[in-house]
Amino acid sequence: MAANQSWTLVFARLFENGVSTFITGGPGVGKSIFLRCFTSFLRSRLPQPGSVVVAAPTGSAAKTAKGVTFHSFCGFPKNYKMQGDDPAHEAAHLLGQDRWKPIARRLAKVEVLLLDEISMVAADKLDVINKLLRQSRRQGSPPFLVYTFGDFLQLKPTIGALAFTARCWRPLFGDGMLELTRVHRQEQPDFVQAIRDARLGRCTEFVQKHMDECFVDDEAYEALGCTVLHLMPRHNDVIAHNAKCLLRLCLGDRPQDFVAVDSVKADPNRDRSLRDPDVHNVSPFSRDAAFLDCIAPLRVQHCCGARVMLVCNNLLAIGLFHGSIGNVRDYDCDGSPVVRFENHQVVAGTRVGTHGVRDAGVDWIEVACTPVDFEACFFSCPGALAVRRLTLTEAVLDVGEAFGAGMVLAAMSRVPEKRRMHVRSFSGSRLLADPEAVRFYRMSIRW
Ligand SMILES: Nc1ncnc2c1ncn2[C@@H]1O[C@H](COP(=O)(O)OP(=O)(O)OP(=O)(O)O)[C@@H](O)[C@H]1O
Repeated sequence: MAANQSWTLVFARLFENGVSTFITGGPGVGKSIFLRCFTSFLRSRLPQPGSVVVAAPTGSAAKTAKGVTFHSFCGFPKNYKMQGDDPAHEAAHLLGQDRWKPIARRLAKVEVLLLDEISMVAADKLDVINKLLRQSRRQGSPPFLVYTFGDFLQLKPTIGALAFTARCWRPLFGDGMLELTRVHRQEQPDFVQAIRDARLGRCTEFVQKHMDECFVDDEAYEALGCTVLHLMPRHNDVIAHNAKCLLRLCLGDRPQDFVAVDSVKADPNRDRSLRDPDVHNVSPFSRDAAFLDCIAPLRVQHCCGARVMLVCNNLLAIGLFHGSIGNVRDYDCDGSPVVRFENHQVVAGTRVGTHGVRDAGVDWIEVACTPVDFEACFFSCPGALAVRRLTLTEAVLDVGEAFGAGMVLAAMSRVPEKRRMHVRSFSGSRLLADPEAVRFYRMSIRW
């Protein structure tokens, strides 16, 4: 696409318009590719360091977009919640703190912010980001531009309202919206139509026919059960099936338990104007209480051959992040599992011996991890969150219990070919679209 002249013209027009724009479209229309190519174009026009920033709501989305999380870019601490309901006050309060001084300098340089996965950014956060950018600007600086990318009919933020309800949405974007309509991930016309209908929460004859054609009975499922990645909505079902697959992989022996050893360290984002905490004096009770809402499990089981998903961001320096999927190849003599990550773009400067790297090839890397850096992952995370933005070669859909808007759509749109999609369960009544998002698109695009 970068070599395609017509795209360069689209980018030039979009940029020269000088209007903040929302770039949208259903699954597989090329939003991520557009974002990547548009970023290169913008960086060629605005070469000053820090002037073009790509941000996303999650680590995996940020990695896919080759950007940073908006939390780290804006300096939001972990589990950040707004103190009041006025975003201007909130931004002024944050920027008034000592620790925000370097962050404000970084924000002041931004001429263009590209924000990916906007459907997962809560409206109040978008309002604060907008005010932080505005209030950090030096007098006389040209106004900044924001390009948001995403599809409000896919997954929503876990907490908070959809971003188009933000106070800043209309002032920023007005009618600035670009809809990509040609689906590239799938080519089969009936599959494309089924995804289009599913996006609107309609269980049409295309959707039902597609699901019926891809349905796998018990006999066919035997061969897929523990080999093909499953997409399913409920965490308990994910855990139960992972346990079943592990047991099978261990030939019926109980897989080994690995228990997390928790430790305490000072928050790198703490307020530096306060006295440094004494990390050696934190009681085990306070430490355990702090871990109560931690999503990483205390005890994990795995064995050689197990497919695992990283649940930490300790390995960002070598390009691995929360959500990276690999296979346990072996165990070191000290019990550290060596995990191989395929289709991995090796980060420049990666050296064998640093960050636990054991070996690497053109598109793979083997890393000795700590035993609890990951969890077994024969199945995806609930709500298909872990596979957002990915194209999967093959998947089993077990979505009969889907409960949220966009869940079935997120699962059924990942696989390019019908024959690679295997439906274990599906219920038309669970095919949900967010009514507010449907209304938003109806009014914006006049479908
Ligand atoms: N202009 C294009 N020409 C050919 N193939 C494309 C084009 N744009 C995207 N693709 C291919 O289509 C697939 C989906 O693209 P992409 O991930 O960018 O879509 P998306 O809109 O971000 O999807 P989703 O919302 O589901 O994450 C990828 O395999 C990509 O290589």
